[in-house]
Amino acid sequence: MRPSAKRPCLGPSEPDSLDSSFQKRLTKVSIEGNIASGKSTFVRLLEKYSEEWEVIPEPIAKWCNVQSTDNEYKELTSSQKNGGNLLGMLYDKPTRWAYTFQTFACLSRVKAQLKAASAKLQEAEHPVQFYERSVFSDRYVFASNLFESGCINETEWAIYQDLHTWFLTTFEPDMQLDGIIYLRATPEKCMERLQIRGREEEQGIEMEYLESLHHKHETWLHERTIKVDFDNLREIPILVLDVNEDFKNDKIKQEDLIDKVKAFLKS
Ligand SMILES: Nc1ncnc2c1ncn2[C@@H]1O[C@H](COP(=O)(O)OP(=O)(O)OP(=O)(O)O)[C@@H](O)[C@H]1O
Ligand SMILES: Nc1nc(=O)c2ncn([C@H]3C[C@H](O)[C@@H](CO)O3)c2[nH]1
Repeated sequence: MRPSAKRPCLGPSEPDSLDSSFQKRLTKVSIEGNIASGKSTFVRLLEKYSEEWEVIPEPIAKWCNVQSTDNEYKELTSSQKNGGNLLGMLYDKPTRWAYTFQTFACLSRVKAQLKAASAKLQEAEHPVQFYERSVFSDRYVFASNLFESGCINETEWAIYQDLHTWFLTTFEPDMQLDGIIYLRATPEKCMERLQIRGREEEQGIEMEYLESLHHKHETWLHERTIKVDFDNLREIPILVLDVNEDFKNDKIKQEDLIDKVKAFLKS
C-alpha cells in the first residue's frame, strides 16, 4: 500500500518542508466494522505494537455529551435536559434524531481527519494513522441504512449527501485513505459483545439493526458491490480480518493479526 498524494497542512504551523515530507510518508488506514465487533480492542493492540502507529479514536464521548457554546440561551433545550447525549437520543427516537446525529458524526470525523498528527508521529520514519471508522462508513453504512429504514427522510438524505460531498471535495487530500481494515464478525457475535460491554445507550439495539449494518459492511467491503461516489474509494486496498474468535486473551492470535496488518501496510 502506498501513502496517498501530498496533503496540505492544516495543523499548527510547521515548516513547509517538514510538513510535506511527513505527508508523503504518512499512511492513513481506517478500521471498519459493525457495532461491538471489536474495533477499540483491536486498535489498542496496534497502538501497543509500534511507536510509529497512532490511533484516532471515534469521538463517542463527544456524541454522548454535546455542549452548547452559546451562553445567550439560559434555558435548557430539550437536548441539554437529556444531558446532551445525542447517541442516547438517536437510539431512543431515531426518526427524530438520525439526521442530527449523522451530520454531527460526519462533522466530528472530518475534524478528526484534519487534526495535525502528534509531534512524535511527525518524526517517525514510517508513520501510520489508524482511524476508528471514517467519513465513508458514516455515509455508506450508517446514514444510508438510516435512510433505507425510513429514519432519515428524502430531504434530509439529500442535504446529508450534499454536505458530505462538499466536505470531501473541499478537504479532499486530507480525507483520502490509503487502506481499510474490515473487522468482520457475525451480527450474533456483535450482539453478544454489545451485551457484555453494556453501554447504557445501546441496550435497546435489536438484532435486526446489527444485521442491516452487517449487510452494509459486507456489500461495501467484502463483496465490493455498492456504488461509491469517490474514485479513490473504488480502488482502495482492503484487508478483511475475521474477528469472531477471542483474540483479547490470546497472544498467538494477536501476533497473527499484527503480522497481517504489517503485510498489508507493506503491500
Ligand atoms: N476478539 C474478541 N474476543 C472477545 N471479546 C472481544 C473481542 N473483541 C472485543 N471484545 C469485547 O467486546 C466488546 C466490544 O468491543 P469494542 O468496544 O472493542 O467494540 P467496537 O467495535 O469498538 O464497538 P463500537 O462499534 O461501539 O465502537 C468489549 O467488551 C470487548 O472487550
Ligand atoms: N447512526 C450512527 N451513525 C454513525 O456514523 C455512527 N458511528 C458510530 N455509531 C454508533 C454505533 C455505536 O453505538 C456507537 C459507537 O461506535 O456509535 C454511529 N451511529
